[in-house]
Amino acid sequence: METILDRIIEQKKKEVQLLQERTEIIQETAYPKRSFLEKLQTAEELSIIAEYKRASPSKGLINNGVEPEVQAAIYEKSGAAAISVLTDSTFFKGSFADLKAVREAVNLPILCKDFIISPLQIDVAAANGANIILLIVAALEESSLAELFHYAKSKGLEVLVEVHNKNELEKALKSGAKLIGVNNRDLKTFKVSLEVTEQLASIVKRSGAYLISESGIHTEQDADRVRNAGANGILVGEALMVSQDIEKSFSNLRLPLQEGANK
Ligand SMILES: O=C(O)c1ccccc1NCC(=O)[C@H](O)[C@H](O)COP(=O)(O)O
Repeated sequence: METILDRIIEQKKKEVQLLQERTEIIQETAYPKRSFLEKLQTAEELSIIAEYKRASPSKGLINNGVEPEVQAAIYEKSGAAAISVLTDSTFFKGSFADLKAVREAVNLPILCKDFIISPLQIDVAAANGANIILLIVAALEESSLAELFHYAKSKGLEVLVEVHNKNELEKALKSGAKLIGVNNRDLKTFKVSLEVTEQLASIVKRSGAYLISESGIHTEQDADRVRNAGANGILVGEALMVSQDIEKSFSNLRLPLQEGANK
């Protein structure tokens, strides 16, 4: 059965083909480096990667009424450690213009949240101000994962490698990833379960990589649960995009890290 990820990757192949025909649109801009990994090393609390997310396949329209630079500035003021911007347009209504607007509005590391299958997309992410890119193990052959990982690093970017299960996690660690995102959302059923983070956390921690728990985190109890499993950070989209009081939402999620979580 075709999954949403299969559909997204089919669309990305078309976009990459167009990019190959129009590489002149990629304008190299020298944005200074902002390191999320360095922040994690000295963090005393659960690091929040706050996401700008207009819409999604699982929820449809979430919030298309707030400008990216405005939302990002509130995230920064409220204590975000980094900001994630969904740049896919077909399924998430995002864009690289959103990424650039956020990069220029705040001083935090910026994650380009897209479905990367080609080095050209990494060039576009860097040219629009990304500091971190996402590589999704479920979307890539092992050889492509390694190639894209090294290409991103050679451009001075950090890489969040996303996994959904133990098999994917083993591939991620083999690639040399130091930043692992465990996605709690099943991309076949859209069911979200924080148990996914709990099941994989000990393997991530033993490897010495930092653990980011992604998706389905709404409340202090959710943050507490993944923090107790060993997460160094959380990636939160919908809960912040629909929040009526973003500062309050942050204060609920900003929990002290467990002793030794980033050693
Ligand atoms: O969010 C979706 O519906 C989705 C569907 C298919 C592939 C990826 C998807 N989301 C991307 C993400 O990983 C989330 O935006 C991110 O982890 C934040 O999740 P949430 O806090 O649940 O909005």
